[in-house]
Amino acid sequence: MELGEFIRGALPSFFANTTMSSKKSAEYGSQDLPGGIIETLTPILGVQFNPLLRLVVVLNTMFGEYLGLDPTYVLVAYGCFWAIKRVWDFVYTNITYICQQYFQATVQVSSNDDIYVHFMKWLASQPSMVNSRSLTAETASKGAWDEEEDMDLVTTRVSPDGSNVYLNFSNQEAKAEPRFTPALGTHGFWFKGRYFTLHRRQEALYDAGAAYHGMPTFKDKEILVISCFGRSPEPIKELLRHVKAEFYRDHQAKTTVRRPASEIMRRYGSRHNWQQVANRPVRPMDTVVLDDEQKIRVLTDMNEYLHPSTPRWYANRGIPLRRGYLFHGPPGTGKTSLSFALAGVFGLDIYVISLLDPSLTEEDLLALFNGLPRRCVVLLEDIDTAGLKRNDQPASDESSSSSSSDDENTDEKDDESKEKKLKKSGKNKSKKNWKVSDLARELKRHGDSGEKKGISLSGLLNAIDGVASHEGRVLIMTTNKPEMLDEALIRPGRVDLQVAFTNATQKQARELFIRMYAPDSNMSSLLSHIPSNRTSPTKQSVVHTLGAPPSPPPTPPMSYPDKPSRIIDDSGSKTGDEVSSSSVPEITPTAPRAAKSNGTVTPPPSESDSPPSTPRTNSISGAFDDVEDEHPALLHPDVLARMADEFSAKIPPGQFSPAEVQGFLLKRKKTPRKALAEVDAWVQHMLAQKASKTKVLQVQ
Ligand SMILES: Nc1ncnc2c1ncn2[C@@H]1O[C@H](COP(=O)(O)OP(=O)(O)OP(=O)(O)O)[C@@H](O)[C@H]1O
Repeated sequence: MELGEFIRGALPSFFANTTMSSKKSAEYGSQDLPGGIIETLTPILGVQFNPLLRLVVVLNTMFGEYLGLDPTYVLVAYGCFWAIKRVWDFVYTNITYICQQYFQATVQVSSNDDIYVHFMKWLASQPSMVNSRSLTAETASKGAWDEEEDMDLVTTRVSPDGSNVYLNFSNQEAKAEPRFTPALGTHGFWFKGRYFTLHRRQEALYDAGAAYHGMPTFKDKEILVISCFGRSPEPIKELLRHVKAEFYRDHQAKTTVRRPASEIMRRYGSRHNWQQVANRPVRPMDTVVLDDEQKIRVLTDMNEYLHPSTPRWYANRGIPLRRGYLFHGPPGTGKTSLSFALAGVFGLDIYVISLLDPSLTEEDLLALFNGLPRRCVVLLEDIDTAGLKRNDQPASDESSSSSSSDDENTDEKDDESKEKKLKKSGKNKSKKNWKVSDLARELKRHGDSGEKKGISLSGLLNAIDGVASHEGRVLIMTTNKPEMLDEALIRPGRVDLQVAFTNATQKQARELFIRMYAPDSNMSSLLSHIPSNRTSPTKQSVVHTLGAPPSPPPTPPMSYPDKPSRIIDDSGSKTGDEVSSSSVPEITPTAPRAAKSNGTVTPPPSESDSPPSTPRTNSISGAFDDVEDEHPALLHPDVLARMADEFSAKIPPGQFSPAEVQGFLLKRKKTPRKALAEVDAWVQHMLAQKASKTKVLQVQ
């Protein structure tokens, strides 16, 4: 169909007259279309004398003949539409403005604020928003502790010999859904029966204070304008309260860990100073195996400090509102674990600062401390390694704290002695014979000298309790070598309570054993089943009143999918109680077994290595078959308690850190009898290895 016919068909009545007139015009010849606008204007415009206008007239006539109508009418119609639209835009803008001024409430949210993050997450979960026609897609990243929403994301692969099935996550990124949020512009949505509009806009701001390498820097800042009809902003406030509550709903059983953001991000200040690095499940306090007295002391002290009436009490007495703790002891004894458990008990976020971070200046440290929320735990780990020194002291540790001049002096001395040695050996090179490595060393020497950053002791003390320092936080410092710390750092007022951690006692070893093998649901009853581990009622009640967080949802007991299991008593005979099977597949690494068949690894014989009682299958459940007879979930509590006693008796007190004992058990996490059988050999090897100061483990 021709274009002209199409238009005539689409608008028959409108073009009826014009078609007629154009037919007439054809009769009159192409130069003078009667009634045509151009023709009417021809004498006025003086077309005869202007070649360009004549060309326009000719083209107009040609198109008119082709379309069968006068094109100037189309232009006039377009002009009318344009004018109407302008008028409409003007009216709409003014009506909107008047509505916004007098009939709408509005709240603005800046992207610098946490509410922005809360709101965007909420919007992304709203079906009406996700189905909007104008969206921004973002890659949604998941943390290690985020629930796996869809088991379909996890595929499995059969091992080459067909004996095992392994989980495979290679496709998970490809299968993960992007997150969709409303694009820049205006959107509408409903919340609790009320209509809201959201206007999302972006501004590029010149960031004068953040010139990077002399280059001017711009930063994008977004503004969300949330509006609703009515003169009260209450519905929007309610919406924002809801959004915030939703955001923190799944945070209740989690501890958020934050670290200083990158140097570039820190320049934007406020919430950009800190970045969330993890949101992990709360560590229950009872998973930290520590002397009960010590635990209760710290818990009670912190509870008192965090009480809402405490700030007034401190203010009335002119005491700065700060509390500091020093956790000291050998590596792997639970200092960090206790810090996390404390944060979990009180529902606080943890802010971890490493003083070894080379990009961290004293100003940064102050800004970081000032950017802390009202209540939180600040964790300064391994404070002894930070090389803190007084400004008037010579550096003790070259690697971490020596001044630039010290560096140069040392380097020069080194160079001199090297030169002497070279002269002696007759291998001294002339300057002309310098190699690239010499040049690199020189450059390093000069580069190091000028730009060495770092935190001095006074810088840290300023941040901790200087005039501008943040009040209300809980500071926890951990160290392996308390004797290396400056007295000023741990004086009362900076450190109010010291907690000593030691290598594992036999009681701790027993508790670690129980914790490793008790089914999750039975854990508390099993621990109280052992008389020597039972917490006294008074202590229990203290901890209870401290408001320990709800324990995370119980995970299903470890069981064998696809077939019922039975509890096994001490003698190994099965009782009649069946343990419900779980549909969630689990994998037990079976590499040692495969290796054993090759004759390469010969693990010590143990009663657990009984042959599989059921034929192997190409299913995930098949991977469990070889541990069926001693799966910890099936052990009777009395049996487990006796095994724990036996195990702890074999651990020499004070020789191994809880981390070492835990590491040993973890490698046998589903085979308690095997752990019991192998612990003697492990202890012997570990003692010998510690005596010889070797780092390479022969037995693990
Ligand atoms: N007292 C303990 N109770 C329970 N688990 C412990 C204990 N001590 C150590 N662990 C375990 O050992 C591992 C290391 O513990 P953690 O990081 O708390 O030790 P640390 O004292 O902070 O070590 P470092 O001084 O090297 O930082 C963790 O997996 C933790 O669960």
